[in-house]
Amino acid sequence: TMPDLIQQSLCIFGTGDLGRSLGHRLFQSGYRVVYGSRRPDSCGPVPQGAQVLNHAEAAQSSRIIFLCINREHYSFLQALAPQLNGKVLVDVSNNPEKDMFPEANAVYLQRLLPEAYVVKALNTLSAWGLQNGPSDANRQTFICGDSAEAKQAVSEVCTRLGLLVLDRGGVGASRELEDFPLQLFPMWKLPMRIAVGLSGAFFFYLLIRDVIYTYVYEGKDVSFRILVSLANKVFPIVSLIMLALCYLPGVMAALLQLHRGTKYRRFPDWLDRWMLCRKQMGLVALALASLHVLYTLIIPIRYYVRYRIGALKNQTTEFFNILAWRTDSYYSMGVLGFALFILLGITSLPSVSNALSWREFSFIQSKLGYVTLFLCTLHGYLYGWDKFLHLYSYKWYTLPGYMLSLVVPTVVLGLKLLLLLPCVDRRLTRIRRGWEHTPQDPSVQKLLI
Ligand SMILES: NC(=O)C1=CN([C@@H]2O[C@H](COP(=O)(O)OP(=O)(O)OC[C@H]3O[C@@H](n4cnc5c(N)ncnc54)[C@H](OP(=O)(O)O)[C@@H]3O)[C@@H](O)[C@H]2O)C=CC1
Ligand SMILES: [Cu+2]
Repeated sequence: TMPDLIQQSLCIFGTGDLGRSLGHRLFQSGYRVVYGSRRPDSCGPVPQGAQVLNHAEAAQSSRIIFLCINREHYSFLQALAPQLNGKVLVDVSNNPEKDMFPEANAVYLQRLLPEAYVVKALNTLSAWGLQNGPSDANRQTFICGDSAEAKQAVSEVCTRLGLLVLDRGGVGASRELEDFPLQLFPMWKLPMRIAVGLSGAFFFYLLIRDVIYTYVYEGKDVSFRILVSLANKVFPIVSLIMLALCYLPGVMAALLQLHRGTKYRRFPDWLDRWMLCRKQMGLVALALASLHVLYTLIIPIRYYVRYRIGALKNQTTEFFNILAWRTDSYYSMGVLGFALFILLGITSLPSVSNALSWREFSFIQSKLGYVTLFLCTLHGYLYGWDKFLHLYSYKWYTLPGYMLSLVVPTVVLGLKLLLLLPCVDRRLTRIRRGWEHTPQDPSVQKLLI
């Protein structure tokens, strides 16, 4: 029943942005809020019904005290030690930059007040989010601290606020928690860098081959091709390479396990990091593939293309059956590949993947993923058809872009085929179920003991 809850009061130090929003939410959740402030009589507006006292008095009102104060000012708390000993101090602070201070804020606070129970929580929320009700990113909070009982008390309050509490362990984890809000799309960094790097490299490569070469040898200015023709080469090339890069780490991990003969050993860090951003890598590749589709759809309305069609109007040309087959086959592979690619993208969205069982998810992401890669690679090969036989393909002895884009996907598909060989597959299954390992390996023995 409610009465005991209404009686429970919580204390907040600091009447700034976060202090006010937090107090507002606590009040809405049925708590009595008492603020501790340097200037209890002249502080800014606080939620109605809240009391504002000086720090020492306010501290008496509650066992839990939320410190909505910047870390730089924590030192004044030392003088309040007699009032704060034995209290649960909730550190919500963040720093504007990484590694500004030698120790984490919560660790520093615990050092200032060794007799208090420091709990790190709520720092990944924003004052704005607290005030405006929960959105997805504001629905969970990480929490850490050395006292299980203090953490429990803070967790109860957080749960009442409608937050999902994720325990991260002792106060030593606070550095990690304080770094969270400073991250900007951490998982997207590597894929975006790869996309930008590859796009830039292929753009200049194709600029030299298509535009500069034509200018040097034929004296013709075809620089207008940069905007559509060149873009419609760069995007599919980078997209196909990145799609293959989604599946390369998985294949490499399997090969590594086969080579080591055990799964009880960590992968190198770079492989771990690569595996963790596969989803983002795939979504960037999907975005580029979509651009390729759009650029292809506008081809018929381009002035240059209409001009060429008009110029050919009065010539009667022969119908080549083989050419019809060639174009239709690579278009159809492209359409099917793109459709599956979209399916992969949709099932990687959290709301969709949460509705799938692990088995369904891995079926789509792995089996259908390889089919997608296969279709898109085939699309590339069919686009080339027999062009590799013609000398004009190799301007200045350089390969056309699409040929370069086929290297990584071909390697990945080849290695995957190798892994599908029954004998290899059987051995990998045994290793992954933990039935097989090399006992003389010291790191395995350590794990088994
Ligand atoms: N704003 C946000 O969205 C979030 C903030 N945080 C963290 O919460 C803490 C507070 O942030 P925020 O509310 O935005 O900051 P504000 O600057 O708005 O408020 C800080 C409050 O601290 C008190 N204060 C200021 N100087 C001193 C001092 N020398 N000695 C004692 N108390 C002082 C003041 O309260 P008074 O005048 O009543 O004494 C002041 O209102 C920070 O550590 C921040 O990292 C964490 C997550 C989100
Ligand atoms: Cu294509």
